Amino acid sequence: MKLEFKNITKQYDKEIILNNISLDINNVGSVGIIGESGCGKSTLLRQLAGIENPEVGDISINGISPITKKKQFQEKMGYVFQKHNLFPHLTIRQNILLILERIKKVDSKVAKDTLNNILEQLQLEMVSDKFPSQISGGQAQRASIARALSTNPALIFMDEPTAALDPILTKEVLKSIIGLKNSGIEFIFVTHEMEFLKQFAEYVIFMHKGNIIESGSVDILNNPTTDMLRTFLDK
Ligand SMILES: Nc1ncnc2c1ncn2[C@@H]1O[C@H](COP(=O)(O)OP(=O)(O)OP(=O)(O)O)[C@@H](O)[C@H]1O
Repeated sequence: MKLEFKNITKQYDKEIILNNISLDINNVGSVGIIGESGCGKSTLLRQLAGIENPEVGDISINGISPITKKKQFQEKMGYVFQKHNLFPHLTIRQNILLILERIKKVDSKVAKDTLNNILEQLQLEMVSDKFPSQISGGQAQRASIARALSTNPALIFMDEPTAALDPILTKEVLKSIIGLKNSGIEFIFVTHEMEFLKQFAEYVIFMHKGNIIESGSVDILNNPTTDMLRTFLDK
């Protein structure tokens, strides 16, 4: 992907959360954002994903701005967050079909074929007629990933998709995500799972108190150049 952002500043209640940060990278695969709790990772992800706008700054991902071309931008992206955001009154199948038929306006035969492929890819066939409250947290999170896939995105934004899961379900979800990456989708994601980060990211952004302290290929995890990143990794 090509990811550029310049002078992003974001405040909440007059507190500066992102402090004039910039980056310009090209031809990197998936990008992982790491740092202490509260350093601004999710806030950065929300600005990059077009969910919020920064007070100051420009952003462009693969040549499109999430600020000035929001609709066009979001149509091409997928989103997976800490807690699943499935509609509770719809089955898993209906949750995905809704996106395919109503939002993407795919005809119903194509929608059903696409749906079946996605359910198979994420091993959700067995629970497809259940409601979100009737399935496990890991299955619900996989269903959110399935829903994100239904827009056929080249890029998925992901904010700690396993934060609410136990270790076994975490493994299950991470395995599914790795499968997607192998099929060519790229990710910009926030994680606390260092092993997953090492396996999954090609590029790492390390943040501290609203600043980018260090960024580069995953090798920076083996050879940090700042004490801050070294200390963070030693924890
Ligand atoms: N909508 C909001 N309104 C006010 N303050 C917010 C809002 N969202 C985040 N913050 C504050 O911004 C700071 C950064 O939050 P953010 O969620 O980006 O951190 P994070 O690095 O993702 O943390 P974590 O790893 O714990 O998820 C925190 O102090 C948080 O309380």
